[in-house]
Amino acid sequence: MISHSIERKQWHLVDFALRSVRPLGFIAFMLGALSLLGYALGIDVLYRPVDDGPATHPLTALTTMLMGCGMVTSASPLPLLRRLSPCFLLALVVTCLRLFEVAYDISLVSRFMPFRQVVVEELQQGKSNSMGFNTAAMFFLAALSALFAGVRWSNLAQLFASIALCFPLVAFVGYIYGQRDFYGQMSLITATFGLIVIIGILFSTANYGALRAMLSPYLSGTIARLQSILGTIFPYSLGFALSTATATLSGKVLAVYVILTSWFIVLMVGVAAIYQEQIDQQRRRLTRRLSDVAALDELTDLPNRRKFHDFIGQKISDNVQHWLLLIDIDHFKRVNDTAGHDVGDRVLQAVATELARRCASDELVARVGGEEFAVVLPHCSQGRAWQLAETIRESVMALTIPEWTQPHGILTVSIGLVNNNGDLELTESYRKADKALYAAKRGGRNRCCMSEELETASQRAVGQEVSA
Ligand SMILES: Nc1nc2c(ncn2[C@@H]2O[C@H](COP(=O)(O)OP(=O)(O)OP(=O)(O)O)[C@@H](O)[C@H]2O)c(=O)[nH]1
Repeated sequence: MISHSIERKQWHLVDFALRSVRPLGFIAFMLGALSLLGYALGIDVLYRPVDDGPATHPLTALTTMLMGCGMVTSASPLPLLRRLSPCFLLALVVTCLRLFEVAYDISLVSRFMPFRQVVVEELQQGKSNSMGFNTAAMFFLAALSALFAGVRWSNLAQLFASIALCFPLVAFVGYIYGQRDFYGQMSLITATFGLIVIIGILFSTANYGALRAMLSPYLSGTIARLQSILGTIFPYSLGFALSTATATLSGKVLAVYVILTSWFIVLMVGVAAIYQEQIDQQRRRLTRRLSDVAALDELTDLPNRRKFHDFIGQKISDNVQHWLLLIDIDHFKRVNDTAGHDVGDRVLQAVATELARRCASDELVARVGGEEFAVVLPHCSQGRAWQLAETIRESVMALTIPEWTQPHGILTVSIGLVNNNGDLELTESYRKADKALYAAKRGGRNRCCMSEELETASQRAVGQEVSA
């Protein structure tokens, strides 16, 4: 039997985010490889975008490739690969060792890095080329976040990814406001690598927590997205305008203000979005429930007359061929009069259950009157409609209803059938089915009658009159 809940929205943005994880991983892997190729072929611009600016260190390029590889395999069908991706683990170890190196000025992982000679020469020439604290910390947090995402600790994964996101954003702000302290030894390429990797990891948790709330197709999601975009653009552009308009405010103060404001706004939006989505979810559930209740008949739990009108009206407006069966319990008044209204109710429920059992998922059974039911059969042949009507008639006769059939004998129904190729209005189609039902009653009840047969018979009668 057809379901009758209101339409659910598709979570397109969540699907899109989840589908983007592997392509983003692939891009990160290829860009990391391209940087290393720059070292191999001596093409500086592939790892040092600005001539006298910082370079992307070979370890950074390697870590980006590891993270990219991890993102590509994170959708692997093998659970172990998915949960504890060896690439993320390796990236975590590399960045952890690098943090120790930076903190204690010792050489651990750098000894094994590729293109060591190129880096040493560049450092001797006074150029900047290092995996600094900010880069190592960014990838360390990103790898940790990816591992949390793998074991479905999504809130923690999102928290760590959002902290990691600060590093490339701070670097970008530094490049925009010309604040070297803000990007330090992080090159524009490294900041871009970080951004791609962190967004990819965040996307892998799109089905959970704050991100799911922010990507929701409902109003709460739209508001959260709008707030995040405006909350980022506004402080950035205001800070930029102020820094160019006035010389009294130091660029550093402005940049700190911009970063803190936009980060705080996005954080607040994320938390608010979680609660909004929860409330919205509850509201949607209640609305669906209300809509279901409004379309159901209280006694039999079948769709009611209103739902029947909506359903068949839709078929007619879509020009869908269908059969309409009107089913009426014979001498039902006698049930009420003899055994009482309660037994009458139970008889109605038993017949309703039997009808629902006989119909497929794309067909509709509804209670359209006191002891009258309707069945709508879309895309149905005459043979199948007739066969179903006969099956219903026989199965009602076979029903055992303790308070009625045992003391008083079998229950029967009469059925009127009409075909509608989608060209008959509902009132006309209903009138014809009702006429066929009336003919079945008149013919002795416990039988089916097809509207088309009635029309052929009446045409035959008119023909005989005319020839007489
Ligand atoms: N128990 C019960 N009876 C109902 C309900 N709705 C309508 N009825 C009864 O259904 C009966 C319908 O009787 P009629 O329209 O005379 O038809 P009938 O006795 O089935 O006779 P035919 O249709 O000619 O075979 C009336 O007695 C109504 O009171 C309901 O929800 N519960």
